[in-house]
Amino acid sequence: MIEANELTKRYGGKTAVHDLTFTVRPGRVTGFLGPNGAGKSTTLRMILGLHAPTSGTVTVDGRPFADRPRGLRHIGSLLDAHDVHGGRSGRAQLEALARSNRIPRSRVDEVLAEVGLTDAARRRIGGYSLGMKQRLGIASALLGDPPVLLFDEPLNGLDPEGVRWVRGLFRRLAEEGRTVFVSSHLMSEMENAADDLIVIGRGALLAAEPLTDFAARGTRAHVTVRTPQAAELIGLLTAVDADVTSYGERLEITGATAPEIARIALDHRILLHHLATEHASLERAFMELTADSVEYGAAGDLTGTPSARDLVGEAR
Ligand SMILES: Nc1ncnc2c1ncn2[C@@H]1O[C@H](COP(=O)(O)OP(=O)(O)OP(=O)(O)O)[C@@H](O)[C@H]1O
Repeated sequence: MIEANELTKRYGGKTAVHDLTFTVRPGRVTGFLGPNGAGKSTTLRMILGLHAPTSGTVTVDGRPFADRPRGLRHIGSLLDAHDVHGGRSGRAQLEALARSNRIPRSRVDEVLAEVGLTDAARRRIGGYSLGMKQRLGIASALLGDPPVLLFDEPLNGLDPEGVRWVRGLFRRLAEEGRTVFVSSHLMSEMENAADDLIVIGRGALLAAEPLTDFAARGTRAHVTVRTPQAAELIGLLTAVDADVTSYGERLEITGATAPEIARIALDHRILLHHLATEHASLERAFMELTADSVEYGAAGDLTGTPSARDLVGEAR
């Protein structure tokens, strides 16, 4: 379990993380989402005790991580896959980590096999692809068989097979009862991987909830209809207080369900070519929530929500 309480980090005049309070639970994969520069890496570094909070606290299983001896047995982490000695072999890198954390050497072979690097283990890391470096970083995180795992953008550089493998690994680690906290700036990466989401923008918390609840935010369902008798149907629908947006023969309707619309059309002998309920995507919900928090977005390419704007406003 990871518990952050009013966690804040300032670098000079810049507030990177502002008053974050959240809990990351064991037995679940928790996605840590936010646009570039939102403060994800800074938060992960504070969890690991690499950066001291300006104020607030963060604990891992009830204690600040920096207080724990032999850290790798308590938290495994992948922060930056490039942050390794390129002249060493993958095996030498893992063996050095195992030695300094008093982890049996036999564990090195186990994690190399787990991440599919057995055959490349004796090659220099400098010659590894980004995907192989990510796998090595994941092997380092698994080395101490820890109950808590942090991964910063672990899918970067992985091919589709690698992405599928990592998702399966996260699922298995969570099913084993571990706490799995995974950052990403892409909702699409979390969509089929996370149980819970923590979303931040410009350092401030925007959402902390199960993925299913987050998805429901985007579920401003509307019904799409295609009909050659659009004007007639619009009249009937507005008479029952539905809202209709017209795009010629295509209508987008809120305030009436698809069965209700079908009944009205049938009763008035209106021909429908298409009738479907549409849900906004998770990606859309994420973009709307974080629109005002994007540091380098093109002006006017996203729409903001008042709630996001209010929250972010506090962080400035
Ligand atoms: N050591 C530092 N000194 C000054 N500013 C920093 C430092 N580290 C991070 N920042 C700033 O803090 C903000 C948050 O950065 P952080 O790297 O935590 O975001 P992030 O969500 O991980 O972004 P990304 O997805 O781009 O890695 C950014 O505006 C960044 O420029």
